[in-house]
Amino acid sequence: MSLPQPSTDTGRTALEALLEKPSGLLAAFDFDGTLAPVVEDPEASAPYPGIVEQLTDLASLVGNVAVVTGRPAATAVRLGGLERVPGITVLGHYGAERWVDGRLLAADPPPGVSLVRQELPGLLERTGAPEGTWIEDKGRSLAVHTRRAAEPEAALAMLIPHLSELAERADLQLEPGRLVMEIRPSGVDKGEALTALVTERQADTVLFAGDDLGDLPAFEAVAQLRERGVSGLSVCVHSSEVAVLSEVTDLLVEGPAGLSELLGSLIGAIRAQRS
Ligand SMILES: O=P(O)(O)OC[C@H]1O[C@H](O[C@H]2O[C@H](CO)[C@@H](O)[C@H](O)[C@H]2O)[C@H](O)[C@@H](O)[C@@H]1O
Repeated sequence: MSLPQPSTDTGRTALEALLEKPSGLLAAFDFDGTLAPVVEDPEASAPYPGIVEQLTDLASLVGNVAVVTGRPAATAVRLGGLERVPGITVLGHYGAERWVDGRLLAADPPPGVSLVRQELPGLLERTGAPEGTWIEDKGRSLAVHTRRAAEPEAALAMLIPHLSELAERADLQLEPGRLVMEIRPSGVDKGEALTALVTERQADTVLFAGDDLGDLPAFEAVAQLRERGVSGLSVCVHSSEVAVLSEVTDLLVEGPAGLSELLGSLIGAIRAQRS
């Protein structure tokens, strides 16, 4: 299988750099929509068939493999069976949590999260949120999902001003996603989380793949890291739900299936380079 070529010079440079020195690569992936196809029920989310085995192969060939997700780290590990990937680092809640080797490091959530937990059900009732709208309590944050509503985009648009007002009162921030709006603590995002990990692991090349608006800071971090001499390859895992990412990334693949194809050819190319 031939290796897809990035559409940018910077992406092509990064691909050459990672093939030349795989041990210097930190490869990081978003979870939902990237490693796992989007489904109606977040608890039913599962990795694309074979992709965790590919992460395992990759982990034996490159410096570092990581997952950077808006999910609690332990949830991503459980749903993804990520403990099967030797040495993987899972950064949860946009970087507020870190899971390595079965150990979870997480700070306590700020008090505003309890206020949101108390007020959110009443808010949905008062504002007439359509049937199918529901709350995912992630412990450190709460997310309002509308994928199951008859008109999911309209339901979300109607709720945004009300959620925004509550987030402000609770001293928290809104995080938009695919038919979801999360109220979460500020102070960290996937870009800062990725930059810190690249720095800590002294990676000289970084690959980040993501599908959603919450991944934008990580794509921006890849661009900024280039200015510090770290080659970067950003991969848009495309869906019809999020259009903007293809404009700021080096390589586009179609959904988790496309990412799996890319990983297969990347693993093949690294192995071929070694032999
Ligand atoms: O950072 P991620 O790993 O991409 O997590 C982002 C959000 O993913 C989940 O919601 C999304 O996936 C669900 C399951 O496929 C889908 O039903 C939902 O519509 C999507 O928005 C998760 O439930 C959220 O908490 C995460 O923030």
